[in-house]
Amino acid sequence: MSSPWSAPAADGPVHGTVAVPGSKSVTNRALLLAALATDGVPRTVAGAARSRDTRLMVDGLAALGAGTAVREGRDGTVDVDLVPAHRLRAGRVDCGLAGTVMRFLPPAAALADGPVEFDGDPHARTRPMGGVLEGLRGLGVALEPADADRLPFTVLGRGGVRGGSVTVDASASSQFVSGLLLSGARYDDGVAVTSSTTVPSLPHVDMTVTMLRLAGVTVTSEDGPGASGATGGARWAVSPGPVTPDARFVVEPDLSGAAVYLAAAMITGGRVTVAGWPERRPAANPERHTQSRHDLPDLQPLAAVRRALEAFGAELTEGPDGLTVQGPERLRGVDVDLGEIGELTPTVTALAVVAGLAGESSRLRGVAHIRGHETDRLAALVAECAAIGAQVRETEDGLEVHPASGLTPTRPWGAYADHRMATAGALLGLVVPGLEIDDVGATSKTLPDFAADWSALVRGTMAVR
Ligand SMILES: O=C(O)C1=C[C@@H](OP(=O)(O)O)[C@@H](O)[C@H](O)C1
Ligand SMILES: C=C(OP(=O)(O)O)C(=O)O
Repeated sequence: MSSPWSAPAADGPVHGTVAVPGSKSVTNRALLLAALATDGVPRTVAGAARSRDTRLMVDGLAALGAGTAVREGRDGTVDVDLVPAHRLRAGRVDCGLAGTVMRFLPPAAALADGPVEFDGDPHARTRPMGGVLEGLRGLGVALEPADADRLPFTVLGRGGVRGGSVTVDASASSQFVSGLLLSGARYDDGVAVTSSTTVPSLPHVDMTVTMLRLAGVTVTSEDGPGASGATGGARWAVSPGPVTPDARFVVEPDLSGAAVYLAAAMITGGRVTVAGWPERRPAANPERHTQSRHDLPDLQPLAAVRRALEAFGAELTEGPDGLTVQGPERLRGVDVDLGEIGELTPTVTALAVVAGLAGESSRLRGVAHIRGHETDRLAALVAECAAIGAQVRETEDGLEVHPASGLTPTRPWGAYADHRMATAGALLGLVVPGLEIDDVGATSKTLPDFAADWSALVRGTMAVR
């Protein structure tokens, strides 16, 4: 843990342009698909975040037999060169605290020639894994212990997977579905996954489907009986066949990281632009794929993020300079369902707490599952907000934020090893002078340069790299 970090307070509206590293979700899917490519041709994933979650995925893929080399890229990002693993090998994977590693690599490890051991950080051992492990057992994969439902466990690879149809409870994480789909084209019969329950973060499953299609894989999806497949019964099927992602895949900036910088403008009535949006979206070669990139939906859930931020009164625009937000004079209270974008809850809570200073109440719904994120985020947000005098109450599926007359730090804001708790503390530090974050180093999970970039933006000395 790093020593406490003094979050800079804003002495006026925050204005500036920032460069945000590549999306960890897009990066880690692109890395895995490159490693699973069936033609043996090397690939490059460019613009990846130089972050802990990227590193853990690269190291995990190397442990499974992929060739990997990491080079400095543009704007503080890295470019990763990968040589696909034709045969995956036995080994050991450290998942750290990365959901994408602990949920995406066991289905790949099932293809290995021998046992692959998985473990991670102490808190990773409490994160839900049931859906993905249940799914693997249903596809004929043996695990040790046989009834494993948490880290640590071993996947007993046998050089191939039969595959087929499984029904999983993915109420705790959309990553259970994504993980099973991502390796499915390499299973003998492919894979079909039906969800028995509501799946949170559905745009992340859409991201999986889109990226598989960009890699030449045939995927079908059917909504469940409820609206937009959000209730149980949704089904995704991946056909067995070649995996052939483009030779060079360029990762777009991380939208959830970007949202923190946009929120700085919203809290202070300023204006912030996230550069490189959307120009750095992946360019597919339309001749190789049945659909061109431009016929496919956004990889990241911009529409849902836009709705959440605009509910506070902000104005978002996309232009040649990037993604820009103009903060309102005063934040409105909101009543928002964050089920599609649960990872934004700490950021949205910070915004709601600031709206509370202007007498506004807010309700954040649809995020019961974030109790299983890097930490129990609902409990952590309630505890840390209480310590500065904010009125935040936990509900069954989210938070209520009530008006508060003033905020004062009584102790350092706790990050709980969670990047998004740390950035939520930095946001509140804009209006709570003297607020310290106990472990700003937690931001290295996705935003390795956060402390320096944030200070430069708030102090008005930010230069786009
Ligand atoms: O697939 C992914 O890349 C992610 C899916 C979501 O997970 P949950 O469905 O567990 O919320 C999201 O919150 C996480 O940050 C990244
Ligand atoms: C939930 C998150 O991450 P993970 O991929 O580890 O689940 C997150 O980044 O907010």
